[in-house]
Amino acid sequence: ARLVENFPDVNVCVLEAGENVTHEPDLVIPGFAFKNLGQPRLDWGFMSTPQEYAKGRSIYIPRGKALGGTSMINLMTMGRAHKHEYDAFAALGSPGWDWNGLVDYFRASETFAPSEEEKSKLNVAFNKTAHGTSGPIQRTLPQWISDVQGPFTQGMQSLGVAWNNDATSGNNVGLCTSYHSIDSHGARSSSASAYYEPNEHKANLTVVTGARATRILFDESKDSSGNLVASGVEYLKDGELHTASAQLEVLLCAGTIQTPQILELSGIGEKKILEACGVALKVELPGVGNNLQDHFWSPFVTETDTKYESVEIMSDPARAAREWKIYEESKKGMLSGTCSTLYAFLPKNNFMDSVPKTGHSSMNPSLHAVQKEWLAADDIPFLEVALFPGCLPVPGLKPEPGKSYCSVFLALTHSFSSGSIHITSSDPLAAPAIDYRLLDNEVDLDILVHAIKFARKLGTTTSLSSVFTQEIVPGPSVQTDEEIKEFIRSSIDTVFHPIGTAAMLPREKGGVVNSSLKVYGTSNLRVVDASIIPIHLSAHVQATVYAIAEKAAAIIAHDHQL
Ligand SMILES: Cc1cc2nc3c(=O)[nH]c(=O)nc-3n(C[C@H](O)[C@H](O)[C@H](O)COP(=O)(O)OP(=O)(O)OC[C@H]3O[C@@H](n4cnc5c(N)ncnc54)[C@H](O)[C@@H]3O)c2cc1C
Repeated sequence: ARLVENFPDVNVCVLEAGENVTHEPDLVIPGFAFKNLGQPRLDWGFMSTPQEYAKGRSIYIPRGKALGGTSMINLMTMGRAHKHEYDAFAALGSPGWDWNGLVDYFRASETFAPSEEEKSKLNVAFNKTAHGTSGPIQRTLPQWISDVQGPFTQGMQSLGVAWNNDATSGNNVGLCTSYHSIDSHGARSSSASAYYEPNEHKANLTVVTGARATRILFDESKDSSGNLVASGVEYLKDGELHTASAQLEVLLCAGTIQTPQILELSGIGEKKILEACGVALKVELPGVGNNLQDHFWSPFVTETDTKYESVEIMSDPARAAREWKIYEESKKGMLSGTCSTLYAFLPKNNFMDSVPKTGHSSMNPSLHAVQKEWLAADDIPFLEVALFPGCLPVPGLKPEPGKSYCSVFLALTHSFSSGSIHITSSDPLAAPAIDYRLLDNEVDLDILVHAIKFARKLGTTTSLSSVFTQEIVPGPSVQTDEEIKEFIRSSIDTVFHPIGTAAMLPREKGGVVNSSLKVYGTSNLRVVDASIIPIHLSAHVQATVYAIAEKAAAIIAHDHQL
């Protein structure tokens, strides 16, 4: 979109496998967000391979299939990690990608202009230099707050977790209100509504929906430095193969799962993987598809005093109708958001009394070393603790009518397991094999055991002990560390934030793209999506992906002297 609007002489063609669903009510109305998951029309619905250390379970991995990608089906939280985590991008070999090199792009991507009344109600204040006031994505504060939020805040504070009134200015440590990609009219602000729509009628933009890219095409001859030159993209539409030619560049933005798949189908990847699938090797790049990282969560669910309403009340038709009326008339109420409005990011000293040993790790050694340092640090969060005023989805658990629930969402922000995504055949329509190697490092279990214990302690604080009336999950029968570990192995799940499979790292460290996001061994093929993030962040990912895309547009303009 930035190239289209800033450079009328540059023609941009977007190939998107999904359709344009930008204004469908279930996608626009924030309170309906959960309805879209698992619908094949909107969600690729990947499954991982059976995870050995998680009871052999296959993990469901939703991914948006639509113009706007996963920003059409995500849960709209807009967070940023600690500035030191972005600084690691640069320290790992990508100059210009530290916090200072990214903050202008975070700003460029968003409009964030809460009123004085909202700020004072939610106890927030903002460092203006870190926030945008005229960018495409609309970021707002929650319009509905659960009654449990007050006692939960006090409970967290009594355990030493400080309130952070400006958690997206480079220091995300502590408890804060969540921010969302929702506009002031209560509608989802997605990359389709915010970036595509203002440019949709521009003469230099062509968008082909229902177009599934099958491989990148290259010129027969290489450039003078021996690099492949991308000449276009082959794609399937309505059962027929087509070609889109590229004169300047090909930008691969298929996300963490399909970007490595398309690279491998195009002959870029590890020799033995491509050979096994009968794909001719064009660039030997063993990093492709490796370094898969994600955030993983375990549930803590309690029954609450019924004077505290939980989201389950929406199953009462009369109450749902009332909420609908509130939303229609004022864009407030439970449908104006996802009901998750408060979270905390905790470094080790907030929830662990000692630093667990990291042991052997499947991680890239350079990244492992960074994470080990972070685990011992006082400022890098390893745990997200979020309040959800309702029963989180736990297999086998069905909320009972008439009861109220509250959950504490406990997510590991820096897992020490590192997985992979690879093709298993040359068929572009076959899903790749996705192996998280979930919990292959005991340290992740140790951290999550501390997390469950923290949630239990939180439930016994003076402010929450009369709110949380009975622990349902893990439940009273789960007491010893080994029992808690068993519970985690049975219940751990993804937070839907996969990254890293086309990592921006030096080639010798397993990198796939350089700091200009160019794929090694090519002259004009770049990757611009979450797959380039080399090491995971203590933040939900979308705000960072928008900043990456903004920076990519600036790099491309600079490289071509546009
Ligand atoms: C259920 C869910 C909830 C989430 N909630 C949050 C949240 O609250 N906050 C947050 O920050 N993040 C959240 N995320 C994560 C966040 O939305 C993603 O990290 C982010 O959107 C990734 O952007 P991307 O550009 O890398 O990939 P995507 O947005 O996934 O874009 C990839 C695009 O490529 C298309 N594509 C793939 N293969 C092909 C092909 N072969 N041919 C043509 N097109 C193709 C896809 O259809 C898609 O449109 C959530 C994710 C999910 C699934």
